[in-house]
Amino acid sequence: MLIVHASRTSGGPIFALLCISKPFLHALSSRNIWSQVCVINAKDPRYHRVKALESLSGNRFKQDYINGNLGDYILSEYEKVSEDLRDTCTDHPWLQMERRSSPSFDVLSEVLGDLPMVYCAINAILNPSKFSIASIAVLQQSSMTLRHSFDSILYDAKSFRQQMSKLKNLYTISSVKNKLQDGDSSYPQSNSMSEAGMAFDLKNVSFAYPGSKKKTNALNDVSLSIKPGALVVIVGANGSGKSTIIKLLARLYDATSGKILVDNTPIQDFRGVELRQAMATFTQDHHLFPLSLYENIALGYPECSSNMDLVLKAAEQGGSSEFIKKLKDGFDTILDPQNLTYNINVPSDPDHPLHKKMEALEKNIDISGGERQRVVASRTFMQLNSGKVKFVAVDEPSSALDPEGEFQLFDRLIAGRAGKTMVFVTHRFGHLTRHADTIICMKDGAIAESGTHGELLGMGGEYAKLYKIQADAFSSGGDPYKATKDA
Ligand SMILES: Nc1ncnc2c1ncn2[C@@H]1O[C@H](COP(=O)(O)OP(=O)(O)OP(=O)(O)O)[C@@H](O)[C@H]1O
Repeated sequence: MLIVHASRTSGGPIFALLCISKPFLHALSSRNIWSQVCVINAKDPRYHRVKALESLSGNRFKQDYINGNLGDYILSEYEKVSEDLRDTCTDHPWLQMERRSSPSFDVLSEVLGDLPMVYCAINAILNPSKFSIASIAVLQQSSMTLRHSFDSILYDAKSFRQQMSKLKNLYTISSVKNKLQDGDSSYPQSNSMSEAGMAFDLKNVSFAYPGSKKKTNALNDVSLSIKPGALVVIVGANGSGKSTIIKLLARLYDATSGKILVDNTPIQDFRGVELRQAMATFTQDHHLFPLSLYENIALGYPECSSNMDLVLKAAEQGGSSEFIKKLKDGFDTILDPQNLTYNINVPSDPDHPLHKKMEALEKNIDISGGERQRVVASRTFMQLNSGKVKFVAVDEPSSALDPEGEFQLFDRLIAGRAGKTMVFVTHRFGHLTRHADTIICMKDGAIAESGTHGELLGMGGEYAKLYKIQADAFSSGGDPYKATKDA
């Protein structure tokens, strides 16, 4: 309630000054509160989850998601959490603050709301004789009503915009189409040989990456046959085409020319979802999702994500269980949580309580590269434990593992070999190459040699050359730094 004592001469101008300065003071003070710190939903795990799933959905045709058929799971989880959040705004705090506290918007809103009062004040100055105290109450009432209507229109417009942006996200994400044509045969086929593992035949396969500006193909006229249940190791120099073979076997791409058969049927004839359910790929490119470590492992087999025993077993097999248990939040630990904070005008003093609050909110837990690889390995074991996998492709996943970790990983993978065809890509010649049924040695996008370890050594070609370089490094006479040391 505004109480005015107006004399005929001085009351008008004072009243006018009060009316005109009020909206500006109000706008300035509300702006100031907002300018201090803006931390929105940072503690709400649903906020983190919706943001994480939103970012994952956008990537659902990348290798990680395609391999484990994770796309549908991620999309359905995203829809669930979006529904749960309803109209809670999940935009970046910066956006929220911009929308909320545009000073010109605030001033406009206040001025429009007080317009009748300003009109009344001007009238009081120009025509003091016609100015009636009773009309103030009427005008004040109408000014408040006008301001409320104006505020509610703004609120509705803002909320409509938020809803539209959510709907847009949802529809854009679900309508992204897979570029690879899907077949209509189911996998495994009733008469297939898949009991022992997946069989592959590559016939004169050449491949160039889409949009690649290279003059040469990544693969040139490659023909090879992989029997069900075989242990195959692919070796070769950098860029020789090892990973490209794995990508074609997993149907991340289609060959540019030539044919790829799975169990004697063209790979394109199978339904992608069913085929990929039977394939586990474990590469150095795999990364962790911005979800809890538990969920990161469970995603190897989304249908059983609530089966804690299965997840703990996979963590043991992948070698991640020990370090995860030592973390403060254990399996609930989220790496890179989306704790979004935004501030302006926070005093520069690092001891200021607002600074400390921001730092605490932004603090993330991190794990080492080897530990990350162990979590990804655990996810692979979770998938292997589903009992549906018939083909395992392992592409140099152990670069950050210590020697013991690497040995255990390969040992456990090979221990679960029954009923699966396994293809390993490696630069290290160890017990893997010694025990392989077939070693394929790649050079410049083509198969240079293939055979067993003994056969290839006997040939004295590319494989023997690569093997000798590594073997010499361990024998006393072959110390590559010997010459330098002796000098
Ligand atoms: N996404 C891509 N786009 C274009 N060219 C690519 C792509 N990935 C690989 N290549 C090219 O294809 C060729 C074969 O690459 P590939 O990754 O299969 O080699 P690799 O033998 O696995 O190498 P490394 O031992 O370094 O992992 C290389 O010349 C590489 O530069």
